[in-house]
Amino acid sequence: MKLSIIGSGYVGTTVAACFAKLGHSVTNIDIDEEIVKQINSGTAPIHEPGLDDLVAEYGGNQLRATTVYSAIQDTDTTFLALPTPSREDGSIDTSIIEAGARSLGETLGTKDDYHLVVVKSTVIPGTTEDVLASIIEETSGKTRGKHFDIAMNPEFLREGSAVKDFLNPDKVVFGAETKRANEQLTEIFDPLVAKSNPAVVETGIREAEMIKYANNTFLATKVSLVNELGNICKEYEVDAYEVMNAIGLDERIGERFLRSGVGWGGSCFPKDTAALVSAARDKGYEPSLVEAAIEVNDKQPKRLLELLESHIALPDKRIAILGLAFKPGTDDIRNSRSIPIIEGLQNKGAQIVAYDPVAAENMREQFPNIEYADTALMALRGADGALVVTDWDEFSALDDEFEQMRNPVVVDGRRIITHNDNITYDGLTW
Ligand SMILES: NC(=O)C1=CN([C@@H]2O[C@H](COP(=O)(O)OP(=O)(O)OC[C@H]3O[C@@H](n4cnc5c(N)ncnc54)[C@H](O)[C@@H]3O)[C@@H](O)[C@H]2O)C=CC1
Ligand SMILES: O=C(O)[C@H]1O[C@H](OP(=O)(O)OP(=O)(O)OC[C@H]2O[C@@H](n3ccc(=O)[nH]c3=O)[C@H](O)[C@@H]2O)[C@H](O)[C@@H](O)[C@@H]1O
Repeated sequence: MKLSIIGSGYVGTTVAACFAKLGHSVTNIDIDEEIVKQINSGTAPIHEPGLDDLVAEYGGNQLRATTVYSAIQDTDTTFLALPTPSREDGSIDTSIIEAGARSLGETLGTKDDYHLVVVKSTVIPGTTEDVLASIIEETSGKTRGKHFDIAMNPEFLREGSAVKDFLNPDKVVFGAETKRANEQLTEIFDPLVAKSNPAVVETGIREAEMIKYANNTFLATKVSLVNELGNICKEYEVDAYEVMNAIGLDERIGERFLRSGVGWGGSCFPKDTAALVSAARDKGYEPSLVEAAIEVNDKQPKRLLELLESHIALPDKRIAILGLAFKPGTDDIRNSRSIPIIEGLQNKGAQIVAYDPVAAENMREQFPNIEYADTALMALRGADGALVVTDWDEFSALDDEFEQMRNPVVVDGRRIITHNDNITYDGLTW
């Protein structure tokens, strides 16, 4: 089928490249000319394992990119994969996706045949129908349910494994209000369903919107609970990882997402939990458990710094930060736990030398004045303390390198460092 995808970021590019691999003809629409150029020349605009290969294979042919919205007219379905960030008060900011819907509506106004619009972005229940569909009707002059349909298809991929996740999902969710929309979505996803056999959830638009928030909030709260349990374990000198491995054997709990540490970051858990809290309060409901999950998460970086301070006084000390990305496998630093850690160290007067295998350039834009090392060893050499913030595999292989520190104090926020008699090791979990 002929698909267009508005927004060519982490989701839009991944989904587009995977749909191209699945046999569809795909056009990415993005306002960023650099991204468009990269895709057309066969280069992925973001770091994501496997994405480079797909864009190299399909970019410029079955996968094209453009800044021109009218390219949508030559497609049957448009996915909206635009950002839905947080406002200052945590509530969802729909201005970017509203702008995208407006441009989409304007171009659909002169399209002759039926079109399906699919919201891929994460949006609070009611946004697709009450906000986006209305904008498209107004700007196109067309009637929803007749000339076009709107559907909601939340995305569950994780950064760092986005291609693999998209091509092998546990479930796909179709939130649709007409048979035609549901059938078209089914046809688009047919090659994926045939290949990886996920559960197919056919539901209403509001339910689809809420499934996404429930999914993310459940996982974020699970990690916060694990962090709280890990903190209590540490007080009692109990090995939290042994405890979690054991409780994970209970199928009702499940073995995944039980890694305690410095907390969750990224572009979605923080913003989606905040948006859900705000949306619940709008309706007069106080979501105290979700608020507590956020509070526990906010405290973990502070706990890491306190641990470091229990070993050394920070003013003027050279502190190595290992890991800047919010998780391994990505160059994304949005809401990374490394950000409050950098700020906390700066406030205490420490000198920072940071290393990350792929995210340093992104962090440099936000913190141009800290030192960036080219390797973990270079960051550690001469340092008075080290903090492990991201669980990159290469950090768990570090050993003698710590001995190059001036004062080998290592505080592990991810429980990945192998203990070594020559270093003073401490960690968030015992
Ligand atoms: N990042 C992730 O892992 C996941 C994100 N989501 C959701 O997907 C949505 C998109 O997120 P990301 O891909 O992370 O965003 P992103 O920030 O990586 O990419 C958004 C892209 O949209 C482009 N853009 C902005 N305004 C535009 C406009 N008017 N027209 C065309 N392009 C425009 C930007 O240039 C950028 O390339 C969000 O709602 C997010 O919550 C859902 C699942 C996973
Ligand atoms: O909506 C989204 O954007 C996505 O958000 C998360 O994916 P992502 O943020 O890319 O990465 P995760 O693997 O979920 O990790 C999120 C954060 O939790 C932390 N985490 C995760 C698991 C764990 O056991 N412990 C832990 O601290 C990670 O370090 C990371 O900072 C969800 O897992 C995806 O299903 C969802 O599509």
